[in-house]
Formats: sequence, C-alpha cells, structure tokens
Amino acid sequence: MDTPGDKDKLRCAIDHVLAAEKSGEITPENVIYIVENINVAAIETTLWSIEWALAEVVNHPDVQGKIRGEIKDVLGDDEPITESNIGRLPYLQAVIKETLRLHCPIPLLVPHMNLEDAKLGGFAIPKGSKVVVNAWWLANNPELWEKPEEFRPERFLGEESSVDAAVGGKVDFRFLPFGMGRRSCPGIILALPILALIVGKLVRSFEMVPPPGVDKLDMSEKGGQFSLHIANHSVVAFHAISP
Ligand code: HEM
Repeated sequence: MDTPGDKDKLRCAIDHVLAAEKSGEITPENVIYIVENINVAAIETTLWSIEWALAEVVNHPDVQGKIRGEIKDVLGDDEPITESNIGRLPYLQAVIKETLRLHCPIPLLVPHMNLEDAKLGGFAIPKGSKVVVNAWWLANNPELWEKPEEFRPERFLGEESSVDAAVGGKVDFRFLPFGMGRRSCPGIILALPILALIVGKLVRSFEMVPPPGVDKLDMSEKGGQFSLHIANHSVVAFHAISP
C-alpha cells in the first residue's frame, strides 16, 4: 500500500513516460504515440501468437495429446505449470517455436537503416537505406527447412534441436521471430513464458476441438508489413479434463 510521498515514486515504464510529459520533455501526443506503440509491440503480437498456437493445437489433436502427456509425465496431476518449470517441458516449448516459425507475427520485422555504406551478399547498400528483413521467408524457405509448410513441433526436438528463439548469443539466422541484435525485441523474456504458460495450462485442463460439423479451423492469414494474424476468428469447443 502507498505511504505518504509514495505517489510521486516512479514504479513502471508508464510512470517514466508521464514524468517526462510533466517535465515538458515530451508532449501529450508523444505519450499517446508511445502507449500505442507498446500496445502493438507487446499486446497484439502476443495475442496473435496465442491465437495461432491455439488454432494449431485444435487442428492437431495429436500435438495437443503430446503436450498433455508431457505435462502429466513431468509435473504429474498436481504441480502447477510455472515460469520456472517450463524448461522441463521441451515439447511444449517446441510447439511455441513452431508456431512462431510458421506464423511469424511480425513477418518483415521492423525496418532498419544503415548509418554507413555497406555490402551484403554482393549487394551495395548505400547509407541511409531502409532495410527490411523477411523473417517469415527465412523461417519458411524450403531450401532451409524440411517441409516448412507443415506444423511439426518435433522438428525442434529432432533435426532443428539446436535452434532457439533468441535475439543474441547463439542466434540461428533462419529463425528470427523477435529480430536480433541491438534493436531486437526486449519483450522476448516475457512473451515466450506467457505463450508457454497459456498454451500449457489450457491444454492441460481442456480438450479443445472444432465446433460440431467443422473438421478444421480456418487458418487463413491476414498480413501486412507489421503483422501476420489469423484472418477469421473461429468457435472452439472446450471439454474440461478431469485429472
Ligand atoms: C510473441 C510476441 C512478440 C513478438 C513476435 C515480437 C516481435 C518483435 C519484433 C520482430 C521486433 C522488431 C525487432 C527488429 O526490428 O529487429 C520487436 C520490437 C519490440 N518489441 Fe516485441 N515482440 C513480441 C512481444 C513483445 C512484448 C511482450 C513486449 C513488451 C513487453 C515487446 C516490446 C517490444 C519493443 C519495445 C520493441 C522495439 C525495440 C526497439 O525498437 O529497440 N514485444 N518485437
């Protein structure tokens, strides 16, 4: 609970933004722009990924069963899924990676500009160019992946077991859903556990199936420069699973 004087303390990022506005460093329009940016960068990307992951597990009951089986084997019926034990659930993590590979939520990342003249792959890139990376194609190019059009989490436990969702250190340049380097996504440390927790907890508690009369959910995509999300929302039937 706040004690007298605490209300002026900076407690989160938004407090810093509001403090900057109060001191005249930025304008109210800047505040709206920053909040809208956070909204798209953090909330919508995570939401689109959750939608893709759930739609894929509904359309792949075998994958759903394997996630459930892994959770039961590793955590039993009672131990809750938490951020600290997700590392013991490699199949669940593979499902999240495969979702981000097949449905890269920001397919062209965010445009970057080179400050100096550069050469890449034999091409001259004059300084001040707008550089766009097609992360979706890198992750779905049949010359680089085995049957990339298939949703097959097992690839990340088999032939691609060394590939991580990473933005620094050991980065595989075929798999960049969060970009890489200095301007990569700082939210990766939140997004990956959130996705695993939501998918893991739902699959553990419910069998999720298409509604009666529907064989598969509609996976049509709606994309733009900054987004790749599911085009049409579908009804999903949740059947509670008793432990
Ligand atoms: C599945 C979820 C997410 C995906 C796929 C994603 C992806 C990305 C990508 C591709 C970029 C641009 C990287 C580049 O230009 O090279 C980015 C930037 C950014 N993301 Fe995320 N993101 C996700 C979740 C989040 C979350 C949860 C947050 C915050 C809590 C966040 C905050 C940001 C910010 C602030 C930037 C801009 C960084 C900069 O320009 O320096 N993102 N994200």
